[in-house]
Amino acid sequence: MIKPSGISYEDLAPGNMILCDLDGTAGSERSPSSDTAAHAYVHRHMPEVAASCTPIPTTRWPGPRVEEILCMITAMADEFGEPIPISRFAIVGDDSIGRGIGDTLRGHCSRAVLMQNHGPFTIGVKAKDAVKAAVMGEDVARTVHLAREAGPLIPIPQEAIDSLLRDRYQNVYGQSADARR
Ligand SMILES: O=C(CO)[C@@H](O)[C@H](O)COP(=O)(O)O
Repeated sequence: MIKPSGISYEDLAPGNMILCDLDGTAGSERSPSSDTAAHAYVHRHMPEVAASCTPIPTTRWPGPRVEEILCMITAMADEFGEPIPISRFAIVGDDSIGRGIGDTLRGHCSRAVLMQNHGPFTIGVKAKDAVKAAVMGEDVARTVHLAREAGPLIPIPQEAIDSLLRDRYQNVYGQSADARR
């Protein structure tokens, strides 16, 4: 299920979503998002991903970034388990962005990737998970951006990040019935 192309965000509603198959072929005469082939690629090649999201980049998730977003607050360790990586530039409209997402995130903890000169894409075990990664990614990008203005950044050591993510966040935090990655 994906949004129609070119629709105003205030007009988005469950009734105007477009059902597509895993090749990105729409079951509707309306045109699905320009990112359909990219998302379809991700869902075909990363079966653990049940949802993917294209957040709207802000000044904090700058598209032309040349460096990953450091993991320097515990909330980021919980949510991403590592720095948010950068992927290569990929053209919009075919599966290039999907290939960039897959090549960068496959085998990684992070559910967010910054596509160079474009912006963030997030994945999740369900839609709420992908949207949460988008919201948290925006939040930590803002924090890192402001912290960088104040002075040198101090990343959390990876072994502490692993403990925060695996020992606590994925196995203890929340309710036992919560969906777990
Ligand atoms: O960021 C970009 C293009 O730069 C893409 O995410 C498109 O903006 C998707 O637009 P729709 O076709 O979904 O309206």
